[in-house]
Amino acid sequence: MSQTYNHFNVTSPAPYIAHVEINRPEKLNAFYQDMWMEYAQIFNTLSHSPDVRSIILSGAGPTFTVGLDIHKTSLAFPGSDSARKAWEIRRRMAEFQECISASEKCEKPVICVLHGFSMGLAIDIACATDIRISSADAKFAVKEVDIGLAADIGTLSRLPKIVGSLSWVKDVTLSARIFSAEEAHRVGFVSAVERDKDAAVKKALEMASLISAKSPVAVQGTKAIVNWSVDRTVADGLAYTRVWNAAALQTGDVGEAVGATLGKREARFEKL
Ligand SMILES: CC/C=C\C=C\CC(=O)SCCNC(=O)CCNC(=O)[C@H](O)C(C)(C)COP(=O)(O)OP(=O)(O)OC[C@H]1O[C@@H](n2cnc3c(N)ncnc32)[C@H](O)[C@@H]1OP(=O)(O)O
Repeated sequence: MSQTYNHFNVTSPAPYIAHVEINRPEKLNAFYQDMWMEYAQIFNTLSHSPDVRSIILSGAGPTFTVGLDIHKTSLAFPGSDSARKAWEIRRRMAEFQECISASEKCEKPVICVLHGFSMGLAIDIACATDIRISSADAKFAVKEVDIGLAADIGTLSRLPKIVGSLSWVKDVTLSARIFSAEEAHRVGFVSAVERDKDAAVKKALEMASLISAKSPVAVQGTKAIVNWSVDRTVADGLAYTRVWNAAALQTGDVGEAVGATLGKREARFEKL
């Protein structure tokens, strides 16, 4: 896991855990195109690494990310007529959405630590992770309307499913108002609030350790089934789960997990 990236630090703080840190603190980790391309590359690589069972995502410095780099991102697109311009914009937006979706598509659970400012694209990114933990000082804003955009890289599609309240989602997306960690916790956007960034990273590490100690067949299957089921009916979800388990239940991990529980010992699972 010693690969070098231009705008990210990727380390392994403990066995089977990867820590991805957005590393552009002098610009409050603002994202431009090279960064979202690199972001996707990292999650695609970690997705298939047998040495990784859970992933932590955070930002270098005090801020998670202030979102889109509003200095370096141009919204002028090439094309000799409106149709060609529109085609190009659609293609680039698809690529951008695909890059940020890489953490959702990643086979391993991703725990996002939100600290300092999380604005605009930060919320898109956080929504495409599996578990969100925040520091008490965190400030959130779905900032797009403030820069004239409804352009969406995931928040408008995922946030309603995460928090379940359309009224609250419209409140924060239409106003772009800043909301606190306490509010984010109350509505269910984050599942825990810790004293500060260090405590939030520590909590994420504890969670990642818990997950990494479990059967990777069970953990990766659980993420895949929950993500598949969230957009479908219960009947479809049940059907998918039994087909998935027709393969997964044949794993030796079940015997190892049950044996470890009965023998009051730590389970050991093969790499996946
Ligand atoms: C195609 C569309 C797809 C996706 C769209 C996504 C939309 C979004 O992400 S909307 C959100 C965009 N972000 C912002 O609007 C935040 C703007 N920043 C601020 O309001 C402030 O920086 C602050 C967050 C309130 C923090 O203020 P402060 O603590 O005083 O720090 P600064 O001195 O302002 O910033 C330090 C340093 O960072 C640079 N910077 C901050 N934000 C951005 C940014 N969004 N893009 C690029 N650079 C940013 C700022 O310029 C400073 O750099 P210097 O070199 O020191 O000037």
